[in-house]
Amino acid sequence: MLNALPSPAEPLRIGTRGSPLALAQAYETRDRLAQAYDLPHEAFVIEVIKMTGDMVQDKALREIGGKGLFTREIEEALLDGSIDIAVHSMKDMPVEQPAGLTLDCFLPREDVRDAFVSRHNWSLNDIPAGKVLGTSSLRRRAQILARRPDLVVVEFRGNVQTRLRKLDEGVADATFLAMAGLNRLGRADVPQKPLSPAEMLPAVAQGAIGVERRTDDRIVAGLLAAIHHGPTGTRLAAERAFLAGLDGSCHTPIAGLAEIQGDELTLRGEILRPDGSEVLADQMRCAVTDAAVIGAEMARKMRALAGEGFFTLG
Ligand SMILES: NCc1[nH]cc(CCC(=O)O)c1CC(=O)O
Repeated sequence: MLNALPSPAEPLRIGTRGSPLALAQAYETRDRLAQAYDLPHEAFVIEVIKMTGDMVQDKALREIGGKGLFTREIEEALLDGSIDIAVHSMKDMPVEQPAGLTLDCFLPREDVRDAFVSRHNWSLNDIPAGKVLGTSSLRRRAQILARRPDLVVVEFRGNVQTRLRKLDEGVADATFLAMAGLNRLGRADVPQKPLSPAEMLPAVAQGAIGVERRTDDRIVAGLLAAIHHGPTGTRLAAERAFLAGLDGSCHTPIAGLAEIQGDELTLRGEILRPDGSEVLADQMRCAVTDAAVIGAEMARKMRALAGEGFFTLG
């Protein structure tokens, strides 16, 4: 544990997964901390933590543990003191953290939208019937089937680079990628058609980076306060309360996005049948101070509207 500001002699250890996107997020966190405290890069070390989710490539994620799978090893490293902070894509984070860990530092959010990426730079509207769309996301699968039931959806695992390669190889004709991932990886070269939230509501917390720490680590808590972005935290509070209230099982496709206008927050939420045959959508407004309350409220409304069958049937 650090006893003071990090330094080259006693650097802050930043834990991350090893994918190019995860590394980009860790570097962004390091750079923001270095700038906030006027520290050299040598005052930080990036520790890459191998994860079960990265090693098992031949199964659908939900078969081997779903949400939480990418975070378990990294959180163990945090708890056993081998790293000081852990950098995460908030989209992949469970709504609750293990005892002893706190997640209350969020960097300014990137573009929240999904992009449609296809071989001939088709759009979602003009891609011909029968073409194959690759995705491993239940939400994207359900959303695309709701809108284009004439497309074929196949399982498509792997990091952003792998999925782009599979497109080139013709394993699929199209896929969805988060704009945030493309931007953080500097992949403006990829032909991409961003979809507005009205066209395709993104995943809860899409585009947001969170920094986790040990709850009792006062030094690190103080350090992180300087890079925390309040509005992102408020938006995530609404979206994650919505997810938590739905008991976000990884089998129910869920989308949610909160946006802030002045003192007001607007939350949009959506749940879908996995085959896209039914979509329930809602929108609510509240004061920014009630972000978490409105998320829970929307989840309650939607559960009542959907009935239990919605969550158990395919
Ligand atoms: N599930 C993988 C994942 N987790 C976060 C991102 C993108 C970055 C973000 O949303 O913050 C991605 C890739 C993708 O969905 O294209």
